[in-house]
Amino acid sequence: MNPPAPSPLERAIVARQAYFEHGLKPDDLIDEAIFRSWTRCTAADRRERDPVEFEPVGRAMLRGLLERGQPLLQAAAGPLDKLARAVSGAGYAVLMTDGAGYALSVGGALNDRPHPMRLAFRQGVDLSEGAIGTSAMSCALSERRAIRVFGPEHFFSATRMFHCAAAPILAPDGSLAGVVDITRDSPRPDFGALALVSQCARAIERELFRARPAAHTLTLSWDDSRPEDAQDLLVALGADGEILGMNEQARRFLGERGEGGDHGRGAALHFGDLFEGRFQACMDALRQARGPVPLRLHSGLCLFASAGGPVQPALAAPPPARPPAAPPQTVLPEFGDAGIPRQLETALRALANHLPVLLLGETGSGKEVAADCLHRRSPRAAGPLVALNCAAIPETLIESELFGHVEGAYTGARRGGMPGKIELADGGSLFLDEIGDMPMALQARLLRVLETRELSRLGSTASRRVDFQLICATHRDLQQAMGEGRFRADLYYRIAGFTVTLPPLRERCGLAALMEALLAEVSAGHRSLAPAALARLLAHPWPGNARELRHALTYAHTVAEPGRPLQPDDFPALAPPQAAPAAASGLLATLEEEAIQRALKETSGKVAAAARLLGMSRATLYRRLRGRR
Ligand SMILES: Nc1ncnc2c1ncn2[C@@H]1O[C@H](COP(=O)(O)OP(=O)(O)OP(=O)(O)O)[C@@H](O)[C@H]1O
Repeated sequence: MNPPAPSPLERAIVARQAYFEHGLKPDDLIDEAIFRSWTRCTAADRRERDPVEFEPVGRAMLRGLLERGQPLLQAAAGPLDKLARAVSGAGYAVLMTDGAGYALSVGGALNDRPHPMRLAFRQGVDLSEGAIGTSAMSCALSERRAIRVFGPEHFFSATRMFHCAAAPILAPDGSLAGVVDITRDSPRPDFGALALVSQCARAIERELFRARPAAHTLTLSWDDSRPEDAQDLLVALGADGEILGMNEQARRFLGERGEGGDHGRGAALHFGDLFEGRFQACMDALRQARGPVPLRLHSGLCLFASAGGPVQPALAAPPPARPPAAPPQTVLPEFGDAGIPRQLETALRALANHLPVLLLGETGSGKEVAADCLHRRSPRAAGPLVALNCAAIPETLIESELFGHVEGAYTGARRGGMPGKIELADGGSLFLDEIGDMPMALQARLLRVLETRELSRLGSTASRRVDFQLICATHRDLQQAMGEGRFRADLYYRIAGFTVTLPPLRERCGLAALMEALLAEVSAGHRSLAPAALARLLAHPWPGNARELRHALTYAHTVAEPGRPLQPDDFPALAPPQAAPAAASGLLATLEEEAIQRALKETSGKVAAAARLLGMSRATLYRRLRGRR
């Protein structure tokens, strides 16, 4: 008798041994997509034992992500709810990311899950391959198809407890809108998991399709008795028969002919380009008929069309959807220094006059908060705020993140290509945080975009116009960087139309007001500061600035008994002023440099592994290494 076939889990374990221990390609043992992802992770200098950080983006960026993701979140609400009900009993958590891999929505069986799952399943966590390595989410993003990834198939040991299935969600224009995923920590058989996430993704796509502006939506089927069949060929038409969009199934079914419409790949398609007969005659027939009406393609195939939405009497298509307006922000937050709001008001006038704004200030001084305020009060508030932290991603990835790429641009490029941050900021604001850490080669490319307002994705010569307002920030001394040849002077003048300097907390003259305002925020207005505690806080030098202050207040509010004013003892971490130097300097800097050298040597120059040894994040180590040049 033949031995029983190995389970997917057993195959994954053998595949992992073949690749990670012997460097072999594990043919037929795992999905090719997983192997491709492993290869990309290895090429990016990642190691299976590297730590994985499930860090959510900052509040300002999260707000931007949610605002931009609003149409997707609306379309997905119903289907995700149903999916959660179907899979929670089997221990699955449910997640939806946007097209870049940031978690937008989480649900399902989460409360009783172990710690790493609760950390990973939070809004704003970056779940792309660059952040967490191989996973069903990241493979669905890069391959644009549904996929399952079992524990040992994950690249990093730290994510091997996850067993997940994910499917891409495609927008009506064929672009990647997001990914829906279910994950659990039990390796039990997962029959049906892939089918369920795929069906949920299709349902979300249908909702997205319905929400898009169109005068008519046609559902096409080969079966006249079941027009709403699972095939789901959907075509959106304008009032005069112009084809405004198709879902992925229709695009595949209609082949090359379906590549047109609003995809910008050619002239707009018309009803008559695909179907025989007159458009108005078809609409009249649909209005009069009780059921589906036959529709013949030029290829001779006959399908049945029914109205996927109301067939309206020749309505003009509504104007294209704009991103939802960000809530207007009329009052600036408290900064603890009257000079800051004054500078921000002038910066707003600069932005309104198309001048870029540069925010300077130490780490944690509130540059991102200021960028968010500027965007939300600027004339571009209705557009997106797109942020890129130039210090937090490896040099090799910044170019693609910023400019985007087309399919096949490089090994590991995403199928279908990917828009860069500049393109995503079209109509809104681009926030380049830590611009002082941008590599020189990219500074030249960025300068060109700022001068021409045109950009081409990596691997493409086609250029497109982009229209955004620019806000940059850095904690570095750009004058010094220019003097040392690390920052281009011509770029500096392009980004510093108006400069806002956020003083460190120790130099702000209304610090008590900031402390009260922040405490009111973290405690939802339920706490006050005893005078002695305020005195203790005012005496502290706050080397970590507002970030440190927020942490201290949050900690104190959490540990103190509810209701009573906070006392000095509630702030045990506040060291006496002289014990907290503002930055590593002198002997400290030398010791740190030696530790970095040693860690890099021990790990043969592997930055991620060295960062782990040093107990700092990769972003911090990259920042330190760049700072040495
Ligand atoms: N005026 C403020 N009101 C409320 N919170 C603030 C304020 N300024 C800063 N914070 C808080 O302090 C933290 C750090 O702020 P932010 O990220 O804007 O600083 P940053 O200067 O951009 O830091 P980095 O240089 O490290 O990126 C955040 O949690 C932010 O919410």
